[in-house]
Amino acid sequence: MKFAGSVVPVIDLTKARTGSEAEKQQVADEVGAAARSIGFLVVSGHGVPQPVIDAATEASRSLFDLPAADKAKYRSPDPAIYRGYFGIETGNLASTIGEDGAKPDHREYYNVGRFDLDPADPYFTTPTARRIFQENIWPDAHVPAFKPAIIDYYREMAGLAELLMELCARALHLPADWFADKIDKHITNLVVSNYPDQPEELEVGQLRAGAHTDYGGLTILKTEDKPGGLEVLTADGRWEPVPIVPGAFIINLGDLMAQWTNDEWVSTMHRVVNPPRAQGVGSRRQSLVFFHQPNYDAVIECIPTCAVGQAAKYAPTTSIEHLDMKMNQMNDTPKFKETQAA
Ligand SMILES: O=C(O)CCC(=O)C(=O)O
Ligand SMILES: [Fe+2]
Repeated sequence: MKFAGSVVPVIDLTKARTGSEAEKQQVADEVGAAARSIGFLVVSGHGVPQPVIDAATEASRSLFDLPAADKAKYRSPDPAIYRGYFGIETGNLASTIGEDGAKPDHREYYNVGRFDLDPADPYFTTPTARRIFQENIWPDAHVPAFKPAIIDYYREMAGLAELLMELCARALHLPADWFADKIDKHITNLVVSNYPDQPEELEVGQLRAGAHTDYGGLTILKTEDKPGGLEVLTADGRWEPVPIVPGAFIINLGDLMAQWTNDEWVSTMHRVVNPPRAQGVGSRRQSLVFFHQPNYDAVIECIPTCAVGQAAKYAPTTSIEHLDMKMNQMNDTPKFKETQAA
């Protein structure tokens, strides 16, 4: 199904969860077609309970409603620790695609990583693991509902990501569990973002979120229909809005999926634009973004069923190597350095 004239299809996952093998393959083929053409899809019938989505949305809103001085209490104590609150303009997404002179993003966000590690598993105690799996920072003193709501939401997203990765495997004519051992110890960040009202015009060239591709396997996004929203860059160079379907999630592929498939699938450029000037007030918009990122040591190299008879376009990398490179570019802003030094 297409959403009235949109380049992004809406795909019902009900049969992928409960159907026969043939029905699962049918849904997988729809996912594959979207992955190949635009790298974005909207999924309904995903099985995530609406109360879990609502609770995470409301707790996040309460968090961003706090006075700036309270939010600052939940900043990370160390620039190398990607946890907790990051203020307006601390990130610069456009610089992750090498755009020189790009302006920092007009948004604030809060990052949560995994919380359910098995201390008996040596994977979680290597030096790399210790760097990645930092303790989360929870705003319990101000928004006690945040931690339980976000943990529930994170768990639901991890389950949905597994289903989507299984569909990706089927779409690529691989065994359904082909990705399983590459994502079973994933290093996903859940980033809750708030794009405030814009009573004043921003600087020329500054956006809510600059153009970029996502860094991981795939992203699951829950956002709101507000003036100034998400746009994707089509293959012929047009920026198109992504439809907001109530209760559905937006999925987009990240760089690792493009590298795995030798660019048969696209990690599509996208951005969040500013509201039209007359609608700057009342345009506040909030997103919950689950950046599904494979196990840190997952090797990302061309999948055997892709690029048959062609040379591989990318040198092999690992999940963490690619993520580290992008995060360093993202945080290369004066405000990031200033607040982290404070
Ligand atoms: O808020 C959105 O709609 C998308 C944000 C985004 O692309 C990102 O955080 O990577
Ligand atoms: Fe993104």
